[in-house]
Amino acid sequence: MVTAMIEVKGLRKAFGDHVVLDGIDLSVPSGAIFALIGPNGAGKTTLIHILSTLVAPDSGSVRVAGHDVITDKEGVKQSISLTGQFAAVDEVLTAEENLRMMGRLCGLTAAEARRRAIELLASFDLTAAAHKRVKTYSGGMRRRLDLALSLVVTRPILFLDEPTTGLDTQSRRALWNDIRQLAAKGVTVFLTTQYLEEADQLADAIAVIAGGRVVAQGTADELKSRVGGDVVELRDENDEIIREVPTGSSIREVKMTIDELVRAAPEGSRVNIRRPSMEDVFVALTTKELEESAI
Ligand SMILES: Nc1ncnc2c1ncn2[C@@H]1O[C@H](COP(=O)(O)OP(=O)(O)OP(=O)(O)O)[C@@H](O)[C@H]1O
Repeated sequence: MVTAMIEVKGLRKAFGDHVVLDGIDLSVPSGAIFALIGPNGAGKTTLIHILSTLVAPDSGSVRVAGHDVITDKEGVKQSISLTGQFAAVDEVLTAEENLRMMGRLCGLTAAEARRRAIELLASFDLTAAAHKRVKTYSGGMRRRLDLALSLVVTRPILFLDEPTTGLDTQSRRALWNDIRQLAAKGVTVFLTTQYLEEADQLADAIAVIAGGRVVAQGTADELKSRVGGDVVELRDENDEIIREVPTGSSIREVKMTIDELVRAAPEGSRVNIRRPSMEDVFVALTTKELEESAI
């Protein structure tokens, strides 16, 4: 039986007269990697803050690891880790000292805390800087230490709010591997991201929020199928994209689209037919929602 680790029904939250979440329904199964995407200001951070008890909902039911976020805050807090929030980095200490201190705060023995610190420093590529004070770190190094701190002990649910923002490609991929390994061990990972490729590559399920609501939810493939059809790309002789036109997947529809493009195509150009990307899905779903809410 698949149990929901996160269950949200009819969640509403407003700040003054600004309604941010307007009836959110979500269900995240145990051990899943779940990605929440949406335009800037759609309420992703607000939702993570509600799920982790930092902000109270106005109405609706929100259960995390079976605990209600209003009546059983302690139960929720015992079940979760949250990047960058509970993991307060001490600037005067070194990375290793920060990690060992967090380990001790989480109940590890001195030897366990030291061992875990060494492991995490290695997996976040901080070993060389382990004994330098954090105030001398670059932004990316701080970010990696933040993440390492949230992983000192393993809790059933890990919330990551834009975990890879500011990381270079190599560190981003290393972090994806860490996340996959945690999920394989049964940890439920709930993340927000502005990188659509990240959601596509990493998540078992994706929810798109826009206009205060979940406008689509499913696997990356399911969301791509919802947009339907294929995309015809017109490329110039240097392989740069000139136009991208969404179309159906039947031969007839693709031919009609190509016929249309042929009229305006410069000499030497060529076409490429591809499945929709997460970016196409995102634009299609969020544009429709924003247009409808403007009516
Ligand atoms: N404490 C607060 N008081 C008033 N307004 C707030 C508060 N927190 C968030 N908001 C507003 O709620 C809206 C949603 O903010 P939120 O940070 O949740 O969005 P987001 O989807 O995480 O955005 P981004 O992608 O830019 O990080 C924004 O308009 C923001 O200004």
